Amino acid sequence: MVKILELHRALVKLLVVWSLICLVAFSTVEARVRHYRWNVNYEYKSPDCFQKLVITINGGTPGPTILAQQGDTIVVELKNSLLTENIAIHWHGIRQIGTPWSDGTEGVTQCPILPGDTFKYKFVVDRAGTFMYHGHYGMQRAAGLYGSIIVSLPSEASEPFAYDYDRNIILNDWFHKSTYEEATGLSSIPFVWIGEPQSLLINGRGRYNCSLLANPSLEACNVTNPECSPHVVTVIPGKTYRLRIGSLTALSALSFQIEGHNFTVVEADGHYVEPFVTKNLFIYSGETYSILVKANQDPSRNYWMTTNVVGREPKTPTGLAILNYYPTHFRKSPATVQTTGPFWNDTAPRVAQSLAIKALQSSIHTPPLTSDRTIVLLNTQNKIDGYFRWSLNNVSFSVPHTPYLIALKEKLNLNNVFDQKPPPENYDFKNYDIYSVAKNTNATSSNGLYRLKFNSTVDVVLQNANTMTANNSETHPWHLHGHDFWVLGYGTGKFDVTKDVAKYNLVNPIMKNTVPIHPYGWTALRFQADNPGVWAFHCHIESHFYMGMGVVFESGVEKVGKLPSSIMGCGETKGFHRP
Ligand SMILES: O=C1O[C@H]([C@@H](O)CO)C(O)=C1O
Repeated sequence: MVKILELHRALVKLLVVWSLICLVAFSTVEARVRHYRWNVNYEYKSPDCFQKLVITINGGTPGPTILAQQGDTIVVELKNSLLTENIAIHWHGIRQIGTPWSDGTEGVTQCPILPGDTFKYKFVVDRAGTFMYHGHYGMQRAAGLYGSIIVSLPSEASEPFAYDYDRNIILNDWFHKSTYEEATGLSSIPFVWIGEPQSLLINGRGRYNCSLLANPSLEACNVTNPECSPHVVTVIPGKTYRLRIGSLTALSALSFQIEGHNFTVVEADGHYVEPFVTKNLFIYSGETYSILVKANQDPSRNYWMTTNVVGREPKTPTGLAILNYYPTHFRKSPATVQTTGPFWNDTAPRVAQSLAIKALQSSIHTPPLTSDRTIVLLNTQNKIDGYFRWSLNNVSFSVPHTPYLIALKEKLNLNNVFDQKPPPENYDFKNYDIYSVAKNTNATSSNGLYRLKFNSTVDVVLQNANTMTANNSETHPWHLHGHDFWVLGYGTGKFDVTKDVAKYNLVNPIMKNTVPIHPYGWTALRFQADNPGVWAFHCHIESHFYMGMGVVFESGVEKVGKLPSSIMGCGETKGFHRP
């Protein structure tokens, strides 16, 4: 009896200790600091069956998904284990309010992380939604350095739509050349273009036809390699799935479709969309969408999820993944032909989708009705000293060696850091013919900066034009760091301030962080310069930014808090000691 009592007492003690452990563990969740340790490396991988060197995080590409709740603090301790290469990682769509030094933009907000170094990114995910992260140094993103960030609502809040399960899908295009070969070609005379991708990846998996190789026996290319078996999303019949889809392509605009299923678009770049039903989702590099798909088709078979290149003449096979209906075997290939997307050169449905994306009625955040300043940016392809470049108002961007954020905040000698002449706010509207190859294709290069009055409202009109090839105008996805902007309008031809401003949507514009300009078209945005820092705004096509297609905005830098010394160490910041 005594023994039983002792045992009982011991059990009660154990229970109390266990409850205390649980309480401590629970309160750590409440503290909401999500700690990640990442090791970045080069490894041989075969994402599309062709083996090449890729950049991995903890052994994978895409890297680990960051799962968090609104308001959480994310800490990523990143060890650069690349032998001879620097790194910086950008948290795409996270505004970095109060932590502009964690934006991860090499040359703008930080010095690159040296090989062997460990760098700590620390920031708050202030808004729920679907976001991404990726390399922002040279062309590293295209080497495989990317992944997803999923931020859920606070526990007490609920989404304005119903679904049973959540899955994320990240789309990418894949090139067999190394990013060094690509970058060298882009900055050489004669110019060597990167060409079209060899394959399209869905969650890091694609399929290259190895027999297309000049010498298949000399290459490590194997279509039975499990690393390149298609990604599978298993669904339970009758359930509704929220697919969070992001694109981090280096070049391609994509369409995405699910054989036999229509779906409803409900979120774009972390903002609720007035729902609309479609069978093709067009997605540009840097964008994210949530779509709702109901598993309401014949459950005795599987269905293809497909992605195709649009906007450029496709030379890349369709990217494939499998929508697997439980309990059908997940490797059972769908018997039907793959769904093909719309014609690659049919711009109309893409413009129609852009126009269809409006803020959800119940969550409209209306923009200020007027702006304090309008910057018109003419997007052109040019030459500088015979090198191919892209320019805005004839000025091609070059990344400075000393990050602006440090130079401005610490009042370094700015003349040594970036060009002091501000870039132009407009182009020669009267005389420039956007439909022809420019008469004079020469541009100049600068790393001058647009300095925006803190808290002012800024309009940016992105104006597309003909490239240096006759009858050609490309699609460019533009991404703004540190802010979301309202998308006020899209149009075809030349933006005319006297007519087009009156047509702006000031009622229910969607807020986004990435938006396309369509061929020969314009896109108008408005944002509030209310986030102290220095922020890049650029074309999200990796090679286009590398070739100068970007600008930088500064606003309220004097309000930025104490910079961590870990972001310093390059250019003029070398040996800098705070007085
Ligand atoms: O920057 C680019 O260069 C090529 C082409 O214009 C010249 O080869 C292309 O398609 C781009 O987008």
